[in-house]
Amino acid sequence: MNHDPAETLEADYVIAGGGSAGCVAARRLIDAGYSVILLEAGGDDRHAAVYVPAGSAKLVGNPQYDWKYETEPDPSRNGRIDNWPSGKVLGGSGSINGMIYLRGNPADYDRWVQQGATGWSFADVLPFFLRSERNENGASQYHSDKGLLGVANLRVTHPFNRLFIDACVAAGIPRNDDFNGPVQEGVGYYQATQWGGLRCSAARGYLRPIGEHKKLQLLKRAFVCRVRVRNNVAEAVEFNHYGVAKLARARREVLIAAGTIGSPKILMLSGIGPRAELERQGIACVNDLPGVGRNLQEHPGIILSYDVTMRTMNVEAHSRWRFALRALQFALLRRGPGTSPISHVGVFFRTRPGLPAFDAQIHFQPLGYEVTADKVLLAEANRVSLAVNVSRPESRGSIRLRSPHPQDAPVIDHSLVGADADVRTLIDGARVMRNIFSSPTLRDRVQKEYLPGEAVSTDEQWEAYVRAGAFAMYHPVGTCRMGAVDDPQSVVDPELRVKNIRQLRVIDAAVMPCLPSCNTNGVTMMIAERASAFVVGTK
Ligand SMILES: Cc1cc2nc3c(=O)[nH]c(=O)nc-3n(C[C@H](O)[C@H](O)[C@H](O)COP(=O)(O)OP(=O)(O)OC[C@H]3O[C@@H](n4cnc5c(N)ncnc54)[C@H](O)[C@@H]3O)c2cc1C
Repeated sequence: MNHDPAETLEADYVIAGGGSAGCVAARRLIDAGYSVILLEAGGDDRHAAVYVPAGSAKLVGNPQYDWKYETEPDPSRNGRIDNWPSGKVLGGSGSINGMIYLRGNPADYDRWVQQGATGWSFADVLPFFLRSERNENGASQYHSDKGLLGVANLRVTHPFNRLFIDACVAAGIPRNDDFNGPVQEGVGYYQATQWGGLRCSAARGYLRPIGEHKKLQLLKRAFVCRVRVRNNVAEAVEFNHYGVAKLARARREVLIAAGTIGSPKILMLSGIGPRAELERQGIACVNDLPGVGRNLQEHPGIILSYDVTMRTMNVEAHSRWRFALRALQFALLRRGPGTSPISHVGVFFRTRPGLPAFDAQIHFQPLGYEVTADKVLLAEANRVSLAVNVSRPESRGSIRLRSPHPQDAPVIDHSLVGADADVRTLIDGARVMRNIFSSPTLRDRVQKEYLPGEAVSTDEQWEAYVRAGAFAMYHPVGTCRMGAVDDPQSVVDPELRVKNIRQLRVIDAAVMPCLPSCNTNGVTMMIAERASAFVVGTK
């Protein structure tokens, strides 16, 4: 397509996607003295729903902030079709996410190295976690207080949190006051990507402080269609801005940061991907890379919930005067339920004795839901909930093009619990939690198990519950995976350069070879910190 020269922009670097990774890279390249064009399909992030942590309930499923990707029917879950949320707003998924801050443990990064990500051991990546982190608990061997990503302790408490922690400890799970310290296993409070009681996304932490910088051309509502590649060099990005076709030329490099679903789609639309698939869509293949869109991974989870004898946060939210009091507390002190991230207490635990390492994670919340066929509402009853999820799932899926038209959403094909091992881990993990809820510390506080309910007890019944109710924890990764250049399934090399193409990198969650055993925002921002260092040559 020919573009009107009046609609052509130019900068040293063009970044496609202004999410967690894109905002980090834009700031770091500007700090290094380069000019940057940042293209984001979503709109502005400066809304209370984004920055008031409790507002996140209004973001997921809201097309103003969420791409609302729809999956194909999942054969491993009775043909279920899901909506996968993904941030469509400056700050990306980091502007709509649950704010839990984690980074995994050395074994996660050993697995990356084993899969060809040379130079990505924990010792290699820790400095980049530290470069990003501004932890309110101060600096140490494992933490920094000088970065741009605010990381803070919870400003909300609930007595059931403490009881749940005590019950886990009584069951033999070690107490852990810092999941991002020397050991990840155990039970304790999460820290949140917040600062001053407000969400700290990459947009707020990295871009807001530099305001309208002369080196930054930030275009919102700029929908990237493809990368223009000539003679194996990425020259420019074609995008649509309020209905006008425009071009952004990169003097040095194009960086793709459209996320695990968006980045492989942009590569394929640019002719980079599995040849047969591109040709089926009538797209000329400029670089046959079979791994593009493959290796999709997600953390599968199931919910357990219990009706309890103490007032829980969902019931408080239904009371008008209590709600008003809490709103005042938030307005005056930036404390209380208004600052609540999605979960308060985490557990990293072994679902069976004899396992060499923990294999499951818990997100515990002192509030509960009413789940109907088409809605999830805050329950009227006093209820607590926990999601059990597999830490290192074996199930794999893929992203493919639906059509050659950029505006069409991609095909997301994932058997979320396709691997028997993942089903086993969910069942065993749920049984461990059920035992904890019937232990002496908690049993007097619990009225009944609401989900799945006592009727579920045999292996077959648990498996049926998993297949009917398992959901994605919103941590998709792996669709442009990094690895050795001679590995036919790798898409980018360990410096995140797209194979066989010059001046083109992918720098977001899509490059992870496999899921770390944790939530993925902090890890993605570490990757973008590292990518920026590769780009400016300081490594
Ligand atoms: C609901 C939810 C809850 C989560 N909770 C947590 C949590 O508590 N803790 C945690 O660690 N992780 C969490 N995650 C995951 C975490 O937020 C993501 O792993 C991380 O944000 C991924 O960063 P990214 O840069 O790869 O993608 P994103 O942050 O999604 O950024 C991609 C950006 O590219 C833009 N884009 C896509 N396509 C185009 C296009 N064609 N043109 C222009 N722009 C485009 C998008 O609009 C978006 O802004 C959650 C995710 C979700 C969705």
